Amino acid sequence: MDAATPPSSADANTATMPDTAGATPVMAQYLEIKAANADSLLFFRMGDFYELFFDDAAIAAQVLGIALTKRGKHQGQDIPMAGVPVHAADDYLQRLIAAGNKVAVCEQIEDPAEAKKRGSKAVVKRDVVRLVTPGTLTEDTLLPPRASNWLVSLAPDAGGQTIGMAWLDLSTGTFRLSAMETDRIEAELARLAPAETLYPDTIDPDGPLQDALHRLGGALSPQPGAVFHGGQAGEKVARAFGVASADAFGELSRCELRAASALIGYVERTQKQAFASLQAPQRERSGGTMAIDEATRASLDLVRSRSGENATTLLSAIDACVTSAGTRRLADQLSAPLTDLGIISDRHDAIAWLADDPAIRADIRTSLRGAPDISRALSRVMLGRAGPRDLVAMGAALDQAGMVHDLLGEELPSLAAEARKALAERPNALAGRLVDELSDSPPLLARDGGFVAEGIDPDLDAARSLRDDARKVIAGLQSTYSAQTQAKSLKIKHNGVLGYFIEVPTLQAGPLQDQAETFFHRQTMANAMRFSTKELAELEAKIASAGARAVALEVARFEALCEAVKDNRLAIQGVADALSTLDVAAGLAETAVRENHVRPQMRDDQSFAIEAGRHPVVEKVMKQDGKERFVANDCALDDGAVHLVTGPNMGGKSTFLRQNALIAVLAQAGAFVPATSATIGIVDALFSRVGAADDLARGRSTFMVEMVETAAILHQASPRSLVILDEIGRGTATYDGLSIAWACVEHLHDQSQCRALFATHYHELTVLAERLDRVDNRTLKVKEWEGDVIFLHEVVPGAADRSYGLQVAKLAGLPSPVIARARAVLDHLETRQDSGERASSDDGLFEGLPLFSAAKPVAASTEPTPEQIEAAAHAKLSALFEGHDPDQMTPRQALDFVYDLAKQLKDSA
Ligand SMILES: Nc1ncnc2c1ncn2[C@@H]1O[C@H](COP(=O)(O)OP(=O)(O)OP(=O)(O)O)[C@@H](O)[C@H]1O
Repeated sequence: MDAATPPSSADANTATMPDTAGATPVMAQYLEIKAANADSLLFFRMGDFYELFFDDAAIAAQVLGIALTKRGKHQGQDIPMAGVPVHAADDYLQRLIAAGNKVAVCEQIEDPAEAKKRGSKAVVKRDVVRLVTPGTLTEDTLLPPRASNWLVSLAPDAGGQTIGMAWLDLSTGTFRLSAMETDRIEAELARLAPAETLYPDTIDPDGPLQDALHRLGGALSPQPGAVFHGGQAGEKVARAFGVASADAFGELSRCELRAASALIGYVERTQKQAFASLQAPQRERSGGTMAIDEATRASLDLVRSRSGENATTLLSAIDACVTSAGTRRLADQLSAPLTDLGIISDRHDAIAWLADDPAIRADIRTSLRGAPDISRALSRVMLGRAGPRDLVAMGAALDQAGMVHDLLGEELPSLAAEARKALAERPNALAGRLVDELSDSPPLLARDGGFVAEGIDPDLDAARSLRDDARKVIAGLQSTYSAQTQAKSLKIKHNGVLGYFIEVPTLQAGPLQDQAETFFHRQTMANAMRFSTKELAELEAKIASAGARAVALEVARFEALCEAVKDNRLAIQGVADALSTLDVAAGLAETAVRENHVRPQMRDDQSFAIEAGRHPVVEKVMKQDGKERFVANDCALDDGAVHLVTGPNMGGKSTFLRQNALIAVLAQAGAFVPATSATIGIVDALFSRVGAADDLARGRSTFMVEMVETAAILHQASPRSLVILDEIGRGTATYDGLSIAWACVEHLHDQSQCRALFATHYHELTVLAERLDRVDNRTLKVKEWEGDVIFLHEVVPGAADRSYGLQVAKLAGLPSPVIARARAVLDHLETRQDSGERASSDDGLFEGLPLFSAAKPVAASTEPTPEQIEAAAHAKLSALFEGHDPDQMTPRQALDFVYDLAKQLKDSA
């Protein structure tokens, strides 16, 4: 590979491996292991380094910015090599994974001394101990602390109608399952933003699934189709979770089982051990969450923002959690607002309780602050990847859990009562052992020793004092030998090669050389000589064996503690869940009090009545910037009302639209909402199209994207949905856009019958309010003052008569001659429109202006009345839709139809 080509594991995937003929024994071993892990970069352990060779070296050098060197030759060619030190490997791993690579970590699995026994040329045994992939990370250093890291597995059924989906966060053990119609998969993937997705390599490369996968990002790991076969899937899932039958988890469909079984197999393969999930799979009911498609998510910036700026997401505006696990749970809740009134109301009850009781809220938050992330520590224990710090953290967290438990009284809302129960069941004996047996500042790795507290194990204490006494004796020997030889600068030192040795400057070495029966020579340096003695060697052996014994005893104790943790995993996971539940509830209560959020009244109908609603993100940003106050606005969309929102540019239309969508999301995610009162009938699906961008990668213009998204909304919205549409049709010629917007409003009103907000600059649309009984007009108030416009940001009944575009352009800093000229053109156009006068070629000032010329044909006849526009639009649309029944179309046909529509529009423009 050319080192200049962009690095990725896909390149490694396709790299042709050199054959092993003529390779050195180590290189032959490397090539064999690499061939078995062709799709991963191979971290090949050599002493204190992981080395990468051939193409892998070039990729690593480019991604990590490390030196690309050479090491020997293979078949007459230099072997490219790059290396990373073992102690800093995590950092390098993280960067390689973030660049979309997988890494196979290959360790020396025997002591080099053992290998030597087989002959001087014998190669140390090595094997891959773990495959590190984006979806299977467990190290805190490699993971974002405040976001889940999903590994998703997709199993489409044979007919392509349904997809089974299983998803796992290996770092916490959360495992979920669902089956859904294929056209919902995109929304689900957008919700999870998977770190890695597994799917059969047999799926149609030009099909919609492949398309969605490529667009949504995250690592893609196609697997052989056989991995998803259903034959043994049920048994595999049952075995992995230690139950007799997978039915224990509910009636799972075949494709759910296939997805789960492929996911379990992948974890086993990458982790090189049997699957060990912490939590039984939870089945998510299809329709149990508010459907939010990818475009809606992108426009609302729920937990990720389009700009990548996390400060402007809904999550960051309301998150007051004090633990990372709490923030992760809150992010998951906001990503998947619920549709079940009971669960939503349980969440609201918990917030109400904590909002009303500042003392308990403060106490819980203080107790939780800084609580270690036990879910992730527990997961590392389960995967055999924990260190002493994980156990110490777990001990501390279980201790804190006790404190939190004691804060909770008897009279509790149901979520808090469940949390209290889980905390009461914390493994107290284990917590005591972890706190008592381990020291406070342990090393990262168990093999480094020094983490078991004193007084716990007499054998360990004895081994340690033997080791330490011998060290003291050695320290004493230095003065004895110095006196004995008159060598004032004599020192006893230690290094990895010689062990303990005596060092004297060459000029003082004479007496030691004279006493050769005591001081035997070991090494001559430039200015010094090194010696040893029998006594020193004996003490060293004593230290080594006592030290090794001490470490062995510590490691055994560590392993015993890990086993005890595993035995208590369900109780510990219960504690972790309880703590994060309380953190979320207390955090949301804190936000509710601080930011004046109220409990929404949830209904099983089509209500939507918000009084004095606010946009949580815009409000927060305005507060931070010390700007004027956010103006609260009502919104009443009960029973499928459609509000047409007109008003000036910059008036606050988009903000008003979005804030109502966000209020619905917050309410159903189980949070309080920024308003003085809110009554909301459960929203089954939220559609928002606010601001579009081109999708050049898919060859779609802004207008095309807008039409595709609008088509999806018109097809899918039900009477229980909430639809937010901003300036539909603006991206094309005025009359085409107006006609489309007009027909869309009619469709929403007549067919979808959903609650909808529709912002537009086509003021002509507002006459629809007279014809359609559930359509109403709202406008954003402005004041004009000395030719300038002042935005009041107040939503009031009525329609705007103009857009104040020139005033906004002036505010934006368009050069004054341009503004002056635009004003002249506008006045001229308006005068002509008002008087019904036809533009003439002798109109010197405006002749030749494309804008004006384009307006001529329209101005040629008298301005059409709204009724005429409506009739024309209706006729045009009827002709276009003839023979196309939206209810009978597949999504593909609908898409083709929209393309066709766009082409016709373009051709006729
Ligand atoms: N309710 C409000 N209270 C205070 N300021 C607001 C309010 N709504 C909007 N704003 C401010 O006005 C700015 C413009 O708002 P917004 O983008 O919603 O206007 P718009 O009517 O959609 O404009 P355009 O038609 O040009 O797209 C916001 O960035 C915000 O700073």
